[in-house]
Amino acid sequence: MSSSVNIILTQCSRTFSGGHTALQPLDLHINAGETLVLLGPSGCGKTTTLRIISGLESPDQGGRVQFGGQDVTTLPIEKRDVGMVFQNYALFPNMSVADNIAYGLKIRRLSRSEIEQRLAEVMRMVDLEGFGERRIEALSGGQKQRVALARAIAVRPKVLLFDEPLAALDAKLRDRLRLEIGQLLRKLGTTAVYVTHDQDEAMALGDRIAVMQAGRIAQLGTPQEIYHQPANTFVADFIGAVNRLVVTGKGADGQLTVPGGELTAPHLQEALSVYCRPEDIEVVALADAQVKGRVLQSIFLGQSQQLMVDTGGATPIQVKASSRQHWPTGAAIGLTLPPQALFHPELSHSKLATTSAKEQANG
Ligand SMILES: Nc1ncnc2c1ncn2[C@@H]1O[C@H](COP(=O)(O)OP(=O)(O)OP(=O)(O)O)[C@@H](O)[C@H]1O
Repeated sequence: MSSSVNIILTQCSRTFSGGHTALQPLDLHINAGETLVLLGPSGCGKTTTLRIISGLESPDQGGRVQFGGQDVTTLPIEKRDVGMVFQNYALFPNMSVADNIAYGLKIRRLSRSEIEQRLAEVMRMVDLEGFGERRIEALSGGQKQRVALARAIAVRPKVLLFDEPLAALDAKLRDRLRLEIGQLLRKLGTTAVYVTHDQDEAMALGDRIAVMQAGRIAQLGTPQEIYHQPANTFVADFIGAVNRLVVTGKGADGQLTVPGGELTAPHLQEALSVYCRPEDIEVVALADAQVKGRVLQSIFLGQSQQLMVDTGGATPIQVKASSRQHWPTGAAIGLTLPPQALFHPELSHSKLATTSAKEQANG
C-alpha cells in the first residue's frame, strides 16, 4: 500500500458565477492516515470542499491544495491519485463487477496477473467474492456500493474521498456498511475525507469531524470534543439533542434559577442559558428534585424512553429515561441535572479557566 499523505487547504474559497460564495476562505489541515468527516446541513459547502480536494472543482484565485507537501492545485482529478465513492455509485451499468473494479487498473496498464491479484484482494476486502461476473444491474444497492468501494481502493490511491456514499441505502444496511467502511479505512490507513449530513455516521467514522455552517468550519475536533464541548451554539444545537434552559436568576453559591427549579453550576455563573443533553438528566424522587415538572409526552423507544417535561419554561425539557417505568401524560416528575453535565458553548471550560486565572491574578 502507498504510504499516506496529509492534505493541506490554504485559503480555499469558492464563489460561483452570480456571486454566490459557497465556501469562505478555508484553511484545513488533514493529517496523514486520518479520516476527516465534513458534516453539516444541506448547502453548507461540504461537497464543494470535497470537490476542491478531488480536483473536480478549483478554488478561487489564491487558494492552494497540497497532498503530502506537493502542490496539486492545478492538477485535474486524474492526476491527483484519488479514489472517489459517490452516493449514486457512478458505476458502468453494462459492465460486470470485475470489469468495473478493474477499470482503473487497466487504464494504469497494470499487468494481467497484477490485475487478477488486486481484483481478488479487494473483492475479498469488500465481501464480494464470487460476484465478479455479475452485471451491475443485477446487484442490490449495498452490493453496488461495495463495488464502488472496491473500485476506489483497487488503484491504491493516496487519498480516498466519499460523498454521502450511504445516503441511498436503508437504515440497517447503512449501519452495516458504515461499520465495514470504518474497518477498511483503519486497515488501509489511507487519508480519507468523508462527506455526510448524518451525525451518527460522522461520529462512527471520523477521527475528527469538521462541522460546517454556511461555507465555514464551525468546529473541528474529535467526535468527543464536538459532542461534549461544542464550540458554539450552532454546533451544540446541530449535534445530538440538547436542552437549552433560560436562566432567570442567579443566587450565591452558583445557584442558577431556571423554569421549574434551581441548578448548581458554579462554573456557569455568567450564563444566560444552560445547555444539557437529554441522557445526562436524571429522573429522581420529587423530594430530591432540583427541577420539577409534568410529563407532556412519553415516547417508548425500546432501549430508552423519551420524555418531554413541562417545567414552566418556553420549551419543554427533553429527558432520555429508562424505558422500564411508565410515565402517563400529566404525571409529576422530578429531575436532577448534574453540574458536570451543564454547559454553555460560548463559555467553554478552558475559557472559564483562563478567565478565573486572570481574575485571580488581578485580585
Ligand atoms: N456549480 C454551482 N453553481 C452555483 N452554485 C453552486 C454550485 N455548486 C454548489 N453551489 C451552491 O453552493 C452552496 C454549497 O453547496 P455544496 O454542494 O458544497 O453544499 P453541501 O453542504 O454539500 O450540501 P448538500 O448536503 O445539500 O449536498 C450551495 O448553496 C449550492 O447551491
